[in-house]
Amino acid sequence: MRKIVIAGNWKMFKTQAETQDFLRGFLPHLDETPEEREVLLCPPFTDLNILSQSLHGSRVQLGAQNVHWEDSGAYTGEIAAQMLTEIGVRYVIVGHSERRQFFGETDETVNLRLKAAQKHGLTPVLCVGETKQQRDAGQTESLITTQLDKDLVNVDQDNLVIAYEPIWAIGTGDTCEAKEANRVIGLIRSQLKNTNVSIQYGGSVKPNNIDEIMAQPEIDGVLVGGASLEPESFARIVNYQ
Ligand SMILES: O=C(CO)COP(=O)(O)O
Repeated sequence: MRKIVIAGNWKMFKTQAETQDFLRGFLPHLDETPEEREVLLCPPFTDLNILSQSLHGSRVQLGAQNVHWEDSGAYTGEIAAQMLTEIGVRYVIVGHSERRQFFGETDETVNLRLKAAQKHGLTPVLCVGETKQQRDAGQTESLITTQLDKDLVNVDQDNLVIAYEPIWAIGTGDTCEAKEANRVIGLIRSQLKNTNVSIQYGGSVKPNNIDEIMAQPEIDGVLVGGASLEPESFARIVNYQ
């Protein structure tokens, strides 16, 4: 059985005080959430500790937005896996397009980060997806195949989540049609050794499109940016029909 994972990627949003406000509005809605759905929050590093304490005993899992491949060292601005696991982090986003685009992340460093996360028992959420230009040039399939080939070298597919995030759909309100997301996710699945990997869709997921997205047979969850910042809208997404 493939696990359903509904994740919020808070990116560079929310102070600790704002995080506590969010929880007050969000947590009561989880009473309605079916048991089998994994609910995951991936906040900035500075919110992880407070979330870890506040979520103790709740069903919400914690994820980070990055992890370095070394266990420790002179890597200013980076974070080590053990620093995350020590405070109860279970997942980590790796290879988000914003990291690839703005911070020089390559398929090679993505691969190193994936392996380091797994070595320490974290479940990586690997993000893949094409730009608008690549889509218009008919390169979606080849780009994704290349990303998967390079990123997944020696990566354990039994402890992995993948997120298909078409870059043109991120933060634009321009959601990929649910059927098209389903098609590309099917294609990703066909290239995996373990076809039971949970594969999410990400890119302008909102309360008004979540039901259609989650009705697609290949889609096992969502990675939500903007709409995960507001308790009511993320609750509606987590409690999709
Ligand atoms: O990048 C995303 C999640 O990782 C998607 O962001 P939006 O939901 O804001 O489009």
